[in-house]
Amino acid sequence: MNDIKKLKEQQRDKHPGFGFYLECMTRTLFTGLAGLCLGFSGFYFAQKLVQPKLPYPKKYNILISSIAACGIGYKITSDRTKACQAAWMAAEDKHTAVVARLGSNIRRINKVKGIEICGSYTVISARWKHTQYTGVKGLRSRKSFFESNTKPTDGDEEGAEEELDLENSQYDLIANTTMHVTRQTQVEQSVLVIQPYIKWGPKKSATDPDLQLQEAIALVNSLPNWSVEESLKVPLESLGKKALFGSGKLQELKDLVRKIRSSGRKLTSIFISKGTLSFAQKQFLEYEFGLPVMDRYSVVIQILRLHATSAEAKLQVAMAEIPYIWTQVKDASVSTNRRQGYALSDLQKEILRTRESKLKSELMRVRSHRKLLRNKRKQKDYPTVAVVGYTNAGKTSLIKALTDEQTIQPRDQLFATLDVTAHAGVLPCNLEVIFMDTVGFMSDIPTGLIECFVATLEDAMMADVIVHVQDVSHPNHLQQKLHVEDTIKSLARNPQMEEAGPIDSPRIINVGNKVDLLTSNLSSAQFDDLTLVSSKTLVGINQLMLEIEEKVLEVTGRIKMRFSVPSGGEEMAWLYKNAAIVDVVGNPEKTQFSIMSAIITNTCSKSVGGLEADDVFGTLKRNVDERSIWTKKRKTMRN
Ligand SMILES: Nc1nc2c(ncn2[C@@H]2O[C@H](COP(=O)(O)OP(=O)(O)OP(=O)(O)O)[C@@H](O)[C@H]2O)c(=O)[nH]1
Ligand SMILES: [Mg+2]
Repeated sequence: MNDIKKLKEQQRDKHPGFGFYLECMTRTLFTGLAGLCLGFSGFYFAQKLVQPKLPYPKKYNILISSIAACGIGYKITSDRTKACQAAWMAAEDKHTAVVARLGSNIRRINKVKGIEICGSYTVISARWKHTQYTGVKGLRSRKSFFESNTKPTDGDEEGAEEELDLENSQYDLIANTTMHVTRQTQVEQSVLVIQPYIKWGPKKSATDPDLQLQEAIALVNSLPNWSVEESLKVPLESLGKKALFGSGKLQELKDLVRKIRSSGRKLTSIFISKGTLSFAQKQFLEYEFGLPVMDRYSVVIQILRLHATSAEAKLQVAMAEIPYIWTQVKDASVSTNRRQGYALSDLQKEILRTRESKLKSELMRVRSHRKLLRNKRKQKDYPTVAVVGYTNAGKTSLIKALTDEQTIQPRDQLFATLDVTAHAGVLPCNLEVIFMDTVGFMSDIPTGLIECFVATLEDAMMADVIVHVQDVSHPNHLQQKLHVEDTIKSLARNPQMEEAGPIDSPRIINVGNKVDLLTSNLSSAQFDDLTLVSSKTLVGINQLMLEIEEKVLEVTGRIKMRFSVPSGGEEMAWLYKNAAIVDVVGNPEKTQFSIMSAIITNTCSKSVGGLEADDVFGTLKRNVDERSIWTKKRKTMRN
């Protein structure tokens, strides 16, 4: 057993699919054996039942059952073995042996999804057929600043170091067919956006349907070459109906589609802005409209694919796709109508399983790599400040304002940032801190999607201080705020986040961004619990800096102290090395001495206080001019 484990470990890098192949073959062996036993007993008892009608005597029953059972066992084992081998080869990414077997599926899917349904559909399907996205090939190994001895460099990315290749055309075919997504963003899409909403009852959303529709339109507009041809909201009594819409509403929508087309406008797909549509809903609606139907999950995946540039982000997006595909496949397998060809063959399922296990182990590796970096960072004792918030709230812009880092380029797009990136900053007391930019949250996105970002979000959740940025100029500001708070809470409950500890208010600073866009008649009293800033005009940034400083010192147990030390002496050198120096002035009473104000950790301060006086500390103790705990600055210092 141990030897097999060792062998898997040895082969993991060279042959990523090997471990999976062994598991697959074990399953095959047991399935074959089960087929043999069931086949034998089935045939045996079947013969017993119809014995009088059989043309041969009873003594041949065992022989015939054995032959039939062997045949069944052989067929199952050989089919599954081939599937395991093909899946392994697919995982190796260089083999194409599976293509021949997949061919029939490819043809079947394209036939059903394209030619049989309608003209414009065919064009899209044909393009999908040729889609191949580039995956993560060419990932460069980057040395993080946390590993180097130098001080933090700006905007360095904390990425996995291993070369990883996610290219797999067989997988692409499955994903593109199930999710209607493609890497070929040059393909133009004219979309009809439909925002369903519940009119009344407990399931009614707290967000105004007009705002929901606006967000859906913004999602489509986040994609290059995608445009909204027409948009509308549709009131419903429930979102769970198989057809989603009632017959009257459906007819209205079909008429609208027909009208758009007959007026010569192009329509290539329909986006129904609901978290996920069930397979049955999608299948039914695609048939009725004769157009591909997408839900929020698949549109968001499309955006994430486009915006994922680092290897980690690509890995996480790749992982986020899998649960969606499985749900659709599961739905499809219980559906009585397989007309549209979502049901996957055994081989395709194996490909999916192989990819899933490969991604899981890669993400595990990313997590342990990040843990290593975190520990190194802890050793260096840089306090960390994570900036979280709803997508497009201005997280990246705020970090730019706080760090004055000119290379940061905020973009007016949803999910522009997908990586947790670290940026060096300096607090007013000269203490160096690390600001972490994070992926934004959005409502009505299945939690499964966000959970795939746990590997990197973990870093943010473990930060010393969490800055929650809110776009106060947004009409849906309150709901966005609540959504982010709920997401943070649910992330904190995730067993993978155990290390992060409670994410409670003492660690959180609530910031209201984009005040420059507030109309003057809006009373700022409604934002009483927020520190108001504009990352664009820099209003309020100094005040926020002071608040961050106060919180960082409080949470990390640092204090500000003043020392009178010999100018140029070893005590001065020690302080420079071990503390953040706020300022140094000459001591007016002792000409050879300087007064140094420094931020030091609580443990260090105890040493300085004489509890563990060694040579340096002893000298320092004698020279302590004044020991003052950092006095809290007033919140009223808003500018
Ligand atoms: N007027 C104004 N615009 C702002 C302010 N802060 C950010 N923006 C704009 O808002 C848009 C989004 O800003 P980002 O900083 O990219 O937002 P984000 O939260 O990082 O967005 P994601 O990474 O996509 O989740 C950009 O066009 C910014 O220029 C502000 O204080 N005032
Ligand atoms: Mg951003």
